[in-house]
Amino acid sequence: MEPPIADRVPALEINGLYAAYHQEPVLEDVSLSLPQGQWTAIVGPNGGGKSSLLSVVVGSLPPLRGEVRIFGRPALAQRQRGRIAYMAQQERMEWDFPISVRDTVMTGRFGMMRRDPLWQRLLPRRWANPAHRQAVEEALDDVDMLDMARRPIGALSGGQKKRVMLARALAQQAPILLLDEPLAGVDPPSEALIMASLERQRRAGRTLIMVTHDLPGARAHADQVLLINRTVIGMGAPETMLSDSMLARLAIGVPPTADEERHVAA
Ligand SMILES: Nc1ncnc2c1ncn2[C@@H]1O[C@H](COP(=O)(O)OP(=O)(O)OP(=O)(O)O)[C@@H](O)[C@H]1O
Repeated sequence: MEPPIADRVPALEINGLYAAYHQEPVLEDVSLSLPQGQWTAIVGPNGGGKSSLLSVVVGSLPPLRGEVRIFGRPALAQRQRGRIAYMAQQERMEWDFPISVRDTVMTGRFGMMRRDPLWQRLLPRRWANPAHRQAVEEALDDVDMLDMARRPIGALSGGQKKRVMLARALAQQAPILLLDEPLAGVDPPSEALIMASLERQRRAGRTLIMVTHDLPGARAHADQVLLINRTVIGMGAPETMLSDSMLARLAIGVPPTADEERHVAA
């Protein structure tokens, strides 16, 4: 049995985080706290470290210093419990790999399959734990991709690939969804399907943490915006964080002083 999560514990908490690639700093003294059940948009310039921040949270970029807690507990244990699902940027994927849409989404369940008893893992697929198959079918349905489930992933359009990658994250049924630019390069019909799906996730009580360059979308959907340019420039309501003065601060990478912050909030 999973221990219950207290309502007030932040979904994600980061304290004094530093990270680098080959001694080149990418994140410096990042501290933040994101509440449960809310939609946070992460906004920042190209190369500002947004994807790297998500990489630290999912464990693919080890921090130099600092602490990451998920629902109040160390990140590693929470990742192993499947508390975080991740949709990576499209450019990081290998699209020529010969795999169907359905099997791609099934890979989202592999972490959970490892937790099945050994005898269940050895069963032929049609007798294996039906929860995995059901989660995959529901996720495909959620992004309207059931009809294309047997197609090879490489044969899809950019927008359809994004929907499959979202379905793979949804199939994990994790309480936190990390999404790296889920709308980049997406056609309007796929964008509408993705946003409708994300709204359903929020209504279901999931925590959404989404890197985006789409400022109108962040204003319309996010509960709060986190501004990142190597460090945290600001965090708060979309109308405050996406004001001209905060965006100017974001561009130069310098957080406002306490006085300026009071002025922006007023
Ligand atoms: N695997 C890597 N190895 C070396 N340097 C990297 C690696 N990944 C990212 N970087 C560098 O780290 C910096 C931050 O990159 P990151 O992708 O985190 O920024 P970002 O804010 O997500 O940018 P974008 O909006 O362009 O996606 C950039 O200078 C980038 O070149």
